[in-house]
Parts: sequence; C-alpha cells; structure tokens
Amino acid sequence: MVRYRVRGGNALRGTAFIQGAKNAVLPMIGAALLAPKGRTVLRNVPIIEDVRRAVELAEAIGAYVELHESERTLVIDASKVNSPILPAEIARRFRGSVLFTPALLHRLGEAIVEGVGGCNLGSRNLDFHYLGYKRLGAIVDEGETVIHVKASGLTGATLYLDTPSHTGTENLIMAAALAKGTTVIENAALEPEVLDVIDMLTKMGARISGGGTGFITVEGVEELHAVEHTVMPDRLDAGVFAMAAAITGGEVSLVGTGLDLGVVRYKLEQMGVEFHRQGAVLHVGCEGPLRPINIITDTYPGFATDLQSPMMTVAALADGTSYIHERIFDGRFALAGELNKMGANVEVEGSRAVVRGRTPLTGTQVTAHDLRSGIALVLAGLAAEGETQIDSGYLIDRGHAHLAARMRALGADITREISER
Ligand SMILES: CC(=O)N[C@H]1[C@@H](OP(=O)(O)OP(=O)(O)OC[C@H]2O[C@@H](n3ccc(=O)[nH]c3=O)[C@H](O)[C@@H]2O)O[C@H](CO)[C@@H](O)[C@@H]1O
Ligand SMILES: C=C(OP(=O)(O)O)C(=O)O
Repeated sequence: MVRYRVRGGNALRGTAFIQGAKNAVLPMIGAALLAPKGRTVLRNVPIIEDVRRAVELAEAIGAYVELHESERTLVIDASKVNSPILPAEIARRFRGSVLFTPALLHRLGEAIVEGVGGCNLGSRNLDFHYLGYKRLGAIVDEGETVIHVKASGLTGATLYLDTPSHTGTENLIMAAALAKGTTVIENAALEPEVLDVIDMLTKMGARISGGGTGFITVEGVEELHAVEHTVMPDRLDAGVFAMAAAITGGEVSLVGTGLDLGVVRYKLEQMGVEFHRQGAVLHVGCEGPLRPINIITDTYPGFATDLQSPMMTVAALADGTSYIHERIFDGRFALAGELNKMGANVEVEGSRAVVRGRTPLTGTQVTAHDLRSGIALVLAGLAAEGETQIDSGYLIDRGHAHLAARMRALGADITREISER
C-alpha cells in the first residue's frame, strides 16, 4: 500500500517541472497500436502508474514496448500485436484501457474487453463508444463483465454524442481513421488533449478536420504509420502546483505549462492568487488571504471536473463561503468527508457542495478515494497543522509523476512510503 505523509506549514518556493499530460499520453499509446509497422516514439511521457499499466496492457496484446523512464520516452512497436484480449487484471486498473479497442478492431477484427477501470466517480458509461462502433458496422456483445466487439472492416457514418465524451471522441476518431469513407462526429469533445491526439494521428497519416469545433470529420485512410510525438503538458498537474503555491503563501515558477491554465487561472485570480508570465515560465504566488469562489464544472472550456477536488481544498482555506456545482460526474464528492475529518466544513447535497471557510485544518489519517481527491488531500496536508497521512496513495500515483520529490524540491515536507498495510 502506498501512503503519503505530509507535514504542513512550509511555503512552497522554487521551480516546478510540469509533467506530460496523462489524458493525452493514454490515447496516444492506443493510437500507436494502429500502426502495423515501424516504431512510434512518444516524448515527455509522464512516469505515472497509468502509463505503466498501459505498457503492460500493450505487451499483453503482443506489442513491443520500451519505457525509458529518465528520458520520459516510450518506444512502441505494434507490428506483432496478436491477442484481442484486454485482460481484466490489467484493464480494470485504469480508464485508458478503453482506448485500446479501436486498434484491436482494426488490427485483429475484434476486441475482448475484460474490464475498464479508472476513478470511481459514480456512473461512467461507455454507451457512446459502443453505439458509435455499431454505427460504423461493428457487432457489440455486452456481457455482464466482458464486452466483445467484432468487425470485419468499418464504414464511415454520422455519429452524435449526447455529451462530448473525452475518451469517446478519441475512440471514435481512431475507429473512423481507418474506416472506409467519411465519418462525422457531432458534439465532439474540445479538450486540448483531444486536439493533441488529433495532431499525432494526423502525423500518422489520418485525415481529420474540425478538431476544436465540436464537429469532427474523418476521411478514412488505408494505413497509418509510426511517428514521433511530444505529449502536451498536463494542465491538471500545473493547476495542482499553482494551488500548492497559493495555499501555502509561497511562490512557484511553473516550467513546462506551455499553455494557458484558462478558467482555473481566472478562478484562482478571483480568489486573490497572482499569476505572471515571463516568456515560457508562469509564476504563481499569493500573499494575502484567499477569497471564496463559485465553481461549476463543465467540459472544456469550462472548469475541469478533475480540478474540482483540489479546488475544494483551496476553498476550505478561503475566508467565506464557496459554492461548487459538479456537473460531469454524479459521484465526485468523496473528498468532502475526508476534508471534514481534517477540520473543514463542507456540506454536500446532490451535485452541489457548500464549503464554509476558513477553518483551520489539522493533520490526521485520511484516504484517497480517487486520484483527484488524493491530490486534494495532499494540498490540504500542506496547509494543515501537524502530520496528514494519506492512504491509498496508489491512486495519486496513477496521475502524478514523482509527486513527493517534485514537492520536496519546493520545500514541502512530504514522503511517500510503501507498507504492507
Ligand atoms: C483517461 C481520460 O481521458 N480520462 C478523463 C476523461 O474520462 P472519460 O472519457 O471517461 O469521461 P467522459 O468525458 O467520457 O465522461 C463524462 C460524462 O459523460 C458520461 N458518458 C460518457 C461516455 C459515454 O459513453 N456515456 C456517458 O454517459 C459519463 O458517465 C460522465 O458522466 O474525461 C473526464 C471528463 O473530463 C476526465 O475526468 C477524465 O480524467
Ligand atoms: C477521472 C480521472 O481519470 P480516469 O478517467 O483515468 O479515471 C482523473 O484523471 O481525474
């Protein structure tokens, strides 16, 4: 069991190196498997547990993979992919396993999905994925635990997503990229990570237009080839380090953000956090007390649901009452109970939470229920008095690379331990 221990009270100062994006690298590994020959090279790969699981899963279906950790580089040769089975013991440990289906369909004519994991956030349906495959000509047999998708060649069609699903959009683009004819995906996701995946697929030879508009057109091609691609920076990792600077009254320079933090920056600015860009470096600091905030999560360019939990911690440390409305997932408030154990005052009703700050936080034993509640508890620990012990730290490691080392470099008192229980 992985456990983080955080002793609060230190202001974070220095330079934080932002990792490559988890939600871009996972579909890119799925995309690399579409190339029947050659070696794909992915750079700026975050060394996170989800990437390790993706490597294991790619190997389980016959791909040759090298993960060069210190170079943050993945080399993938998918020429020998030979098994359609995504085995439960790996596939159930992360969400990205769902992104292997298009490659298996194109390469082997079938995919046997023994399970899909990911954060436990309430309902996480996959109907848009499977309905989309069916409209492209696949046969989908949804058993209780195993899903079998078969296709002897896909044909382009018009697809509509009821809501702009992130992985749903990526999967349907990958399925359409090698289908016969034209596919139109209406109400497609707009997230920057989706656009980065489109960039990589385009380099591979795919013909995709309309990325970022909500209406994506894919002209099927005969074959895709292996390429080199650099994964975009992780805006969620960047957001967390910005919040860590803000709640500890420190000042951190973010290197590798490469993109604007968008609405997260504006919300933190409303709370009193100061941002200042100097060329490629984004400086974040906060001197005065934090002001309360209202947040409504939404698909891009709205406030990212993945930063809702970290922001709940920041709200607990603000002077006044903040309001949070979670609109993407129906079970994403598991953090509230844990934060309250530390002295916060968070009340949840349905999809809304009221955070009454500022209450002093005190370190205690708490549990990560998912990746983002885990990192939100690390933030709480940085601002709490005494020691906070965060159990189920594997969930944090799913999405943040070398977290303890990167935070220690900024002056945080944080350790990561592995124990029997
Ligand atoms: C690996 C990855 O990229 N994970 C991200 C991705 O997850 P993921 O792609 O799973 O999230 P989706 O965008 O698909 O899901 C958003 C909402 O749509 C619903 N839905 C989705 C698909 C479907 O077929 N039917 C359906 O009803 C889900 O139940 C959920 O309520 O986007 C989420 C929302 O930004 C992020 O929190 C995750 O970090
Ligand atoms: C929900 C998340 O991830 P996943 O979809 O991989 O479970 C997340 O990153 O917060």
